[in-house]
Amino acid sequence: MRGAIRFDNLTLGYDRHPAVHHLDGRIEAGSLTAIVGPNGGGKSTLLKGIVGALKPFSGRVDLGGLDAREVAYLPQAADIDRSFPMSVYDLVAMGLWRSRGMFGGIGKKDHTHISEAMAAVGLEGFERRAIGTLSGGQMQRALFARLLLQDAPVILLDEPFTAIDARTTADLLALVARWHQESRTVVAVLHDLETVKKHFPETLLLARGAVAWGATRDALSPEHLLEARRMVEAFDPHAHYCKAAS
Ligand SMILES: Nc1ncnc2c1ncn2[C@@H]1O[C@H](COP(=O)(O)OP(=O)(O)OP(=O)(O)O)[C@@H](O)[C@H]1O
Repeated sequence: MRGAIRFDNLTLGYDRHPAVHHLDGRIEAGSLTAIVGPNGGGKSTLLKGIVGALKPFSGRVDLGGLDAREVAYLPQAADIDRSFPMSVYDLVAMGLWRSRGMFGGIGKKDHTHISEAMAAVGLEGFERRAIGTLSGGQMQRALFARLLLQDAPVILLDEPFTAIDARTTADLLALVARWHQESRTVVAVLHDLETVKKHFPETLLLARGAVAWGATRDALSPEHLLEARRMVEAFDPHAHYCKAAS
């Protein structure tokens, strides 16, 4: 089904050191899934594998025929260069890139859509501001406006609410809920388990491998959380490529 993501024996990593190990499973189309787990557990790595920014050491990610460009991806705030001289309007307008092409003109209808997206995230009046002058929360709002315009069937968010205040988090969670109602597949890396329990029906608990995956209340049982911590602590980051049997 359009929007499903399947992992077949997927191993991802860097410089021959695996960060995600032999992952099998499927994120259902239209589902709302949190990825949680200890630091270094491979959560960001998995998102990079889904968007194709990292090629698997082995196994594969199956997007069911979906083009990687149809996957919208919000990296961690730390990975976004805000020193680039660009207005908030232009940042948001980049969301049209997939439908308009790199040098496609922006028509009257597009201007309306851009204004609507900025209004949806509460950024009216910020159009001409340079992105470097935005607060962390305002920048995250602008990036969500860009995601709105991307209109993608699959949306991946890497720690979207880290260092974001309660009001902004609530506003952005409302957009996540809207995407879910629109039957898009939404996957978010999160650390706040209360947010996960309240807003995300499915959870993948990842500690290099899947510790648990399914209904959130089951996946986040105390036993599973303890097991996740143990798995990461026991891992030798200097081990040779994949000691585990394939
Ligand atoms: N560019 C890189 N080069 C080498 N190793 C990397 C790189 N990026 C991540 N790693 C390593 O891969 C492992 C998994 O990192 P990853 O960022 O996926 O974890 P995470 O679960 O997202 O962690 P956190 O919760 O701290 O953000 C870590 O051991 C990390 O040091």
